[in-house]
Amino acid sequence: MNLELTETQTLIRDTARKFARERVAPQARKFDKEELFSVELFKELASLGLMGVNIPGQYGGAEAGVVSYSLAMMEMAAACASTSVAMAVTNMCAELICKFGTDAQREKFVTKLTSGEAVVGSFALSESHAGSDPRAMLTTAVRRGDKWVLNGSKQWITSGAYAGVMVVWALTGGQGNKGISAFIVEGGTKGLIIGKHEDKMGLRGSNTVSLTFEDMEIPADNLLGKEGDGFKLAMIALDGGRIGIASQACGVARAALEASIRYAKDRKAFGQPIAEFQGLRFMLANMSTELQAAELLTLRAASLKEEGKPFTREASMAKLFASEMSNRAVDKAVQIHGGYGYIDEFPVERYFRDARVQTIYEGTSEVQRLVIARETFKLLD
Ligand SMILES: CC(C)(COP(=O)(O)OP(=O)(O)OC[C@H]1O[C@@H](n2cnc3c(N)ncnc32)[C@H](O)[C@@H]1OP(=O)(O)O)[C@@H](O)C(=O)NCCC(=O)NCCSC(=O)C1=CCCCC1
Repeated sequence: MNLELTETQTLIRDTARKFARERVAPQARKFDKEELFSVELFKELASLGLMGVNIPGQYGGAEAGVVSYSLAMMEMAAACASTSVAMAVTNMCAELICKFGTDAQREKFVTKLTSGEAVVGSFALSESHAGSDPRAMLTTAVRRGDKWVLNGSKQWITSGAYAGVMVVWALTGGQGNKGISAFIVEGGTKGLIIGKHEDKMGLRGSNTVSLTFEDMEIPADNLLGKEGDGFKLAMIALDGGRIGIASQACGVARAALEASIRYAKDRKAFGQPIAEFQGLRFMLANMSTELQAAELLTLRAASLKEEGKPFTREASMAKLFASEMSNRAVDKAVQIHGGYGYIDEFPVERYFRDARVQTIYEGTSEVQRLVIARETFKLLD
């Protein structure tokens, strides 16, 4: 892995950083407080190439690779984790359709995602009783003439109320991984019912809803990949998605560290800035060291993916370590801020709530350990 950034990677990181600091960060508190989703902001992100960082230019992407994507995610998450998760899912859906779609699907749907026409993308895999174990899903898709007819419900769907393009998984061949297929569904399709908006602990600027499909008809051409390949497609998408969430975790942890340093230099106790106390300096030293370890794991997984090498294990390692590190970092940030860390006057209270889901979504820490163990054992087979 090359530790020096290329010109393209530097450009994408700096573009994302500028936009995140100037346009996103000033609104992050409002997004959180008012549970606001800004359609306009996502269109602006698309205009900068950030909704398809690793997508070929032919389909409206920035064609800048996975490392650039990870760096852009870190910048966006440091400003607003809610914005970064919608950006992550859009990039994830665009990549999945780009990799497994037909030319016509790429032309139609990937371009909609990268251009902002779709506003954002959604990844509809989980169901109320099928989170860690997606094979247990119950949603069905039945072929009728030149249509697929979907029935069932999905839960915890990020950006579900706003997505112009979604990837939805359903059973086409009975229970189990070989019976699952993936479909492209457009927002506003008849029979698609947007359900309950979840009142979440964190990421409150991110829209999370349930989706119900009631005899929802989609064109037969909207099958993504081959019938029965859906489970594998989901696992492949999640391998890449986990690099996005690891990057998000690094971004939030960096924001928590920087806020803590600023506060510690300013706040005085016992006649001196609290930054002078060794107990506090040790906390900051640990946060800084762990953050760098997580960034390196994340960029290594991104770099392997970019080089077309196996990266399943490394993506899970990055997601596991970065999300747990991020939770330790935001916890320490609240501690360093004392009483001010527990109220919304300082942003660490929001970081604390936003980080919590990172060890849960896109595969819990326990699922990451299963994947890491499985892939590590394979190395010795
Ligand atoms: C790892 C896992 C816990 C267990 O897998 P099982 O044991 O059921 O599957 P197993 O027996 O290991 O395998 C089946 C087939 O599948 C292939 N394959 C597996 N991984 C991969 C892979 N990485 N690449 C390619 N193929 C893969 C495997 O080879 C096998 O194929 P075969 O039948 O032999 O032909 C898996 O279920 C998982 O991961 N859950 C977490 C879901 C989870 O993470 N949601 C998250 C929902 S989305 C979400 O949370 C979001 C949040 C924010 C926004 C976006 C979405």
